[in-house]
Amino acid sequence: MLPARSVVPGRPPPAGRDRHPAAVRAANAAPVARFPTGNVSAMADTIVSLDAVSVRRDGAALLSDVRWTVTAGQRWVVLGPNGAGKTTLLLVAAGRLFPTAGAVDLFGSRLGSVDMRELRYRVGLVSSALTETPPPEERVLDVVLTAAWAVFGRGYERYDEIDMARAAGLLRQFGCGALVDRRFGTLSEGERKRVAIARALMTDPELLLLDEPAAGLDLGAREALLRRLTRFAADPTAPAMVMVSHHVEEIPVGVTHALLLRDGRVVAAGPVQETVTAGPLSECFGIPLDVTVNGGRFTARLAPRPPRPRAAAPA
Ligand SMILES: Nc1ncnc2c1ncn2[C@@H]1O[C@H](COP(=O)(O)OP(=O)(O)OP(=O)(O)O)[C@@H](O)[C@H]1O
Repeated sequence: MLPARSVVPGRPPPAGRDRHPAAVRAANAAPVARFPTGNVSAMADTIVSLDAVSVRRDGAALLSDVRWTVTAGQRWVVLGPNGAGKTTLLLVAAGRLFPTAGAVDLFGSRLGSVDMRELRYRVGLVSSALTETPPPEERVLDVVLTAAWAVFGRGYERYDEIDMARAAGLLRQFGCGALVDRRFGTLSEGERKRVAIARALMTDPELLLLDEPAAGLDLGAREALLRRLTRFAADPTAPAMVMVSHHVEEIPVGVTHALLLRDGRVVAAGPVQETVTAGPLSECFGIPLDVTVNGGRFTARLAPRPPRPRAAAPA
């Protein structure tokens, strides 16, 4: 259903695209900087829940018996080596991939029993696994703005001043305020990642999923991104967040929980300070690791070998 206020008479939206009420809710909110997620009393609500979820493809087990719940206000990091199933897990949580076995509840609705197009608008997903990417010639402001209609490329959709303000505000929040008129294709990798996050937030999602947001960034760009994500994590009105990473160094301060995956199975899950520790992390990556925490940031390195026992002196 199209809200009347977003329709330009005689100019229908692109075929098959409706503007979701989430976008209207965003548009009606105070212009940006904060991310209203509705009733504060709903903060304990379950956002996404996986019960005994398995995913098999071509005989391979991508996920096996995963049990995991994300509630409003939580900020999760999903860690694991290459091929552990992190992206698969994120796509399941986004309602874009159906499990082979088990049950997934997203915003209280069981996957498979509801129209997923409705629920997907309530999830902001940034992943290179998505095939659609912004056209290189698209203006940065429009890359964010067009998320309100779930399209790439400005067409006949109508946008209100408040939509523009929200898009510009999100770009400012992620340090891209000076880039609004640039062509997307001219941005650096770090700038693109931050613009992609701003776009994912345009529809005021209740769940933000970031797949390796810091991958490929140089040290400065990584730290700039982590600073933004730290602020985001500290905002009590921001949506629940799940980010995937290979590196504990990429965990922003403010992440509350961690899930460690290996070979599609959960090695450990729980509060980040209890989970990102030497034991579970070593099991997850299959090597002995030492973990240190400094100012809320994590570092992992290969544990030094224990000293060899001395040979007994000859009698
Ligand atoms: N259709 C398929 N058939 C067989 N195996 C598959 C198929 N699709 C994916 N896989 C395998 O599933 C595993 C999990 O993939 P996934 O992309 O979820 O891992 P990941 O943890 O995100 O990896 P990375 O960190 O390298 O991005 C990988 O080993 C991948 O090769």
